[in-house]
Amino acid sequence: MSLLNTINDPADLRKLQRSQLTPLADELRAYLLDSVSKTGGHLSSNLGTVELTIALHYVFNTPHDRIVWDVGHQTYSHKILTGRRDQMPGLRQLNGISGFPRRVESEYDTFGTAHSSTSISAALGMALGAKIKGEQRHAIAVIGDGSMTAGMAFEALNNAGVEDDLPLLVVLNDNDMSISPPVGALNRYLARLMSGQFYAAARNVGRTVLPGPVLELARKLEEHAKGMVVPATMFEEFGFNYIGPIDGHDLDSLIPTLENIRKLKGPQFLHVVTKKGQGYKLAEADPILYHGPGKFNPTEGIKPAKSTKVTYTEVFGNWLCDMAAADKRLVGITPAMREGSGMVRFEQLYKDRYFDVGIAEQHSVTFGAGLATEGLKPVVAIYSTFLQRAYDQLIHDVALQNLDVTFALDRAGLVGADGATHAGNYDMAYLRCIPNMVVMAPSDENECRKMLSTGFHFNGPAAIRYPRGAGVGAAIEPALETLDIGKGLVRRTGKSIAIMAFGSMVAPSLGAAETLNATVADMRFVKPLDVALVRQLAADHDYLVTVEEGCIMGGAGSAVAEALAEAGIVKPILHLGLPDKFIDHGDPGVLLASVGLDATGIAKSIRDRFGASLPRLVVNNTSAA
Ligand SMILES: Cc1ncc(C[n+]2csc(CCOP(=O)(O)OP(=O)(O)O)c2C)c(N)n1
Ligand SMILES: CC(=O)[C@@H](O)[C@H](O)COP(=O)(O)O
Ligand SMILES: [Mg+2]
Repeated sequence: MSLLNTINDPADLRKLQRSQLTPLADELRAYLLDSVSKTGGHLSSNLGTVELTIALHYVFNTPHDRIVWDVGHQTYSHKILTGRRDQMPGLRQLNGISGFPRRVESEYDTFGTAHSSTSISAALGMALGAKIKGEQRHAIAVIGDGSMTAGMAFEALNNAGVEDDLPLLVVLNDNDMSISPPVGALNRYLARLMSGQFYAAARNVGRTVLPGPVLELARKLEEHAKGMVVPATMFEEFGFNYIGPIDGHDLDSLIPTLENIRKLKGPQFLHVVTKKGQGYKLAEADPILYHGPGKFNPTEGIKPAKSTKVTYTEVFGNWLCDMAAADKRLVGITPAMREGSGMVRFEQLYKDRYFDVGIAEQHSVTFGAGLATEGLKPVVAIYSTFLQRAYDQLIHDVALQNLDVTFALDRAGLVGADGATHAGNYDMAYLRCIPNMVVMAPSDENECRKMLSTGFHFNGPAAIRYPRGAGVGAAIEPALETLDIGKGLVRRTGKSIAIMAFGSMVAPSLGAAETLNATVADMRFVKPLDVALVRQLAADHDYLVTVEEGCIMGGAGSAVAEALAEAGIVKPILHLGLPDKFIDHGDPGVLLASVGLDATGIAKSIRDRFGASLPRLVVNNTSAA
């Protein structure tokens, strides 16, 4: 009989006997593998947190007690146990449930996450909120070892550690992995804690918290350690009661430990050790490959994709290696996104010039600034959405000092399955208002390579923003050529309507222009804008259109409008781009079409705005004439 079928919410789970939980975990794990193999998703992390999820919902009275999942990419078991099992086939797909916790999705999703390292702050806020309201509840932050490296996690520990009577629990899920192997001193420290694990247990709360067999071992070690000075853990120095490490796959350790912790007062820190990919041999062997796969056959495992088109990420990765060979001053920086940013080969070839700084976006930018002051030429490879984290560093540390840092912004625009949290919709707006910045958006792979070289050779801060996935299939010239800064290019000459397109919107604009006989300019530079080209197009056309895969408000189209206003030019102008709302997960092509950013949608918007007043302008348009 299926145990999983009997669980509609955690109240059902709490009715099970302890002895039923291990078979439940096995069933849940098998279900996860089957389900994620059909939808794609964050497999490795989810396989690693099956027991922890069961134990937390079993011991704590959720949703009254609050669990905040850091990143939230490991919440599939949580979703399944909190009534969303039937919705798993729609995971990360249009109109389906999100791959991350969302408050609108369930009362058990106490806090929306996806960008890492927010959980301790949020849980602390919840715990203090409950205290202020006079409510008795626990707040629990579950955070991975990778996410623990971010400054924000430490800011929260620093704040929480002095709240002596607060029922706050931080669970550190230590699987010794970020997406790629973890980096830095914290990782070394956690490894040290692991090796001296029972000293910590003996020294601290062994008597009160640890269950029988673990306690027995702890006692023996305590005996052995008598007379030795055992240092407090870093987490104790922060004011937490440190417990662990314990085996995060062993329900017989997890459940009694959590039950004991529930009775304790003050900030608690439980260190659990898990394995990423647990229970699925292929993922255990290669947790990076199975971190966030697409659909695959679980029996055969993931097969190499047969793509003919190069991705922008690959264009960047190849350029980085080529430019590093040409210029010894190049150094590459990633905040924990080696694979996603295309830096695997660079690391292999240029180990000494490769820096994975961990999940530390703010630091990555200022670290780049520091390197630049010494005459090095840092390239910070960072997803558009994650650069949001480092906005002040970008302004205060890089741009204000006009330092020579190149930003390779991957995942610009809509990203698909990860949805609104990961969409890079704002970079054009938030970068173009910063003095000294050069901001570029390539329309194809070859232009991307040239822009990377242009940004690299520009003696100041420059950003190149390119989308997730494959380009348009353009041939890539191997040379490391640069472009003229601030110069756009007319790609098609038509009549009356001029479309000024940015980056990924050039291709669909060219498609739209065919039906409208419009002129299309590949503007190339969001900043400095090709003002001369804007003026020329305004002089030669009756109607102006701007198109960008970024927020309309304050974006590249706004730059065009400002340039026109500056020149005193008044012309009908239509701004197309991403609307003032968050766009959920789904197939990127479908999402773009849903906001009118495919060729058909662009043409339709132009007809809707200008076609009725001047139908003679619209050729090949059967509907509007
Ligand atoms: C601010 C931020 N930077 C980068 C990422 C991308 N990212 C998602 S999961 C992950 C690794 C997290 O490691 P850990 O917290 O240990 O969880 P695990 O994947 O090991 O379960 C990274 C770098 C992110 N989600 N948020
Ligand atoms: C959870 C997270 O932030 C990453 O794992 C992200 O999902 C990766 O996205 P890409 O697949 O675009 O690299
Ligand atoms: Mg981890």
